[in-house]
Amino acid sequence: MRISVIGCGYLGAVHAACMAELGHDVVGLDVDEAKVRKLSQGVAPFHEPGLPELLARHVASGRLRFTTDPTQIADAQIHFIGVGTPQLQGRLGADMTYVHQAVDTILEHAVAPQDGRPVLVAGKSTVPVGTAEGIAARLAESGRDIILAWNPEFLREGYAVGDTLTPDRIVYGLCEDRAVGNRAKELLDECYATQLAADTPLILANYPTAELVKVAANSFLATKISFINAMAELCDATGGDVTRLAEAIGHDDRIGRKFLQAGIGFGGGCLPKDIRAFMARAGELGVDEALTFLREVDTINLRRRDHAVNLAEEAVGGRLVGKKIAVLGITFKPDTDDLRDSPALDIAGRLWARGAELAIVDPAASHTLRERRPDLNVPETVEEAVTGADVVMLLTPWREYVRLDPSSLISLVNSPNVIDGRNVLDPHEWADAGWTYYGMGRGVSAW
Ligand SMILES: NC(=O)C1=CN([C@@H]2O[C@H](COP(=O)(O)OP(=O)(O)OC[C@H]3O[C@@H](n4cnc5c(N)ncnc54)[C@H](O)[C@@H]3O)[C@@H](O)[C@H]2O)C=CC1
Ligand SMILES: O=C(O)[C@H]1O[C@H](OP(=O)(O)OP(=O)(O)OC[C@H]2O[C@@H](n3ccc(=O)[nH]c3=O)[C@H](O)[C@@H]2O)[C@H](O)[C@@H](O)[C@@H]1O
Repeated sequence: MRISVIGCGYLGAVHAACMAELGHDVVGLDVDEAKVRKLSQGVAPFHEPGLPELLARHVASGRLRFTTDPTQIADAQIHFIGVGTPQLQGRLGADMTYVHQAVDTILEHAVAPQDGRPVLVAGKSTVPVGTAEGIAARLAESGRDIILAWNPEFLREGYAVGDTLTPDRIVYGLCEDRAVGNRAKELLDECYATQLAADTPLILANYPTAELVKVAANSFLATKISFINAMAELCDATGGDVTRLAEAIGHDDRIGRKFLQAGIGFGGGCLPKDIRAFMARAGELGVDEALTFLREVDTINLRRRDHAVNLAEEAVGGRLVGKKIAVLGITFKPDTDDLRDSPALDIAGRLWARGAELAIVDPAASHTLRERRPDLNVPETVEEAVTGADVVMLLTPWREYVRLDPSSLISLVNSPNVIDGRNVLDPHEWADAGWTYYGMGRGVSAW
């Protein structure tokens, strides 16, 4: 099939490359010239495992193209919308400007195929419920045979290629008019034929349900993380160990082991802004009370960042002015270079604002950080970062940091204090090597 993907960021570039991998002819459109230049050379503009290989293969074969020229999308049978929906400045809601611009672009450039089938617009961006209805109305007003489906995306950064090629479910949000909905379904079925042949669960729903599925899933994940972080607060107050608690409750299948990692909380370009946009939309719909719990989820989450800063002060016995802190990991999670709403970056910023001298290392984001903040000390190695440190803070659980040897690092630091912001180090191993270990809801206990 001929496919266009509008918006080639973390979602769109991966979607475009994976659609080419499935055998489709794909053109990716973006307004960012630098990004398109890289993608056109078959080079990934951000860190995502598996993406460079797909880009190189399919750009070389000619099945995958990237452009800033909207006329190039004209003959696509499906136009996927993958542009950003960031949080509005100073408000909870989502900025929908880019989605509406993408629809304008499609209306201006899409050309109906000769085979009697419609042009399909498939929304993938995460949007406030009600958006699809509005876009469908705009498409209908155009008087052309352009129809809409909402096809939310559930990929995780760091696993984006696998999540796209073998998703755990596919959701089609379809028009209530069954004839229109069936025409959209037929095109999407052809697009996802490989996944459907592999028995990937397919959920058919109307537009609002499909939009809600996406924000409900992210809200549930955020709630799970804040729940375990609330338990971490209780553990801190009582001498409990939240990692044991999570393990024990997680054995109950109804609860499950995943997403119960307590620490400095969730960040990234999606969970925080999605729960806030969901609350804002509920307010507009007059049902804000249904989501007041998400306010608490957000508050608990942000409190983790305060807690990490307080722990650093506790470790140095007072003020942070002039204290050297080694920050290991600055991205919002491992296996990505994404710094959007990164808890680690936020915590580092607060430590810096309190006068600490920082040395920050990250396997994927050092380069970006040096570009953005040339005043910061961003050494190449962990050894350089921890040399002379009063506190070592592990804020992003990159594999290489989880495996660090406490015995060999201790000789480099000024004071052996380690704050394990993700509860991934072995407290006994670090304590035995001579460190004072600070976990998140995890005192060093005999058990
Ligand atoms: N990043 C992720 O893991 C996932 C993101 N999503 C959702 O997907 C959407 C995109 O997210 P990301 O890819 O992370 O954002 P991003 O910021 O990395 O990418 C958005 C891209 O859209 C481009 N763009 C903006 N306006 C445009 C226009 N008028 N025409 C063409 N391109 C335009 C930007 O230049 C940028 O490259 C958001 O709604 C997000 O919530 C959903 C699931 C996963
Ligand atoms: O809508 C989106 O963009 C995506 O948002 C999340 O994916 P992602 O943001 O890539 O990252 P997650 O793996 O969900 O992690 C989010 C944050 O929660 C934190 N986290 C995760 C799990 C956990 O147990 N504890 C915890 O603090 C991570 O460190 C990270 O900061 C969802 O997991 C995806 O399904 C969704 O498609």
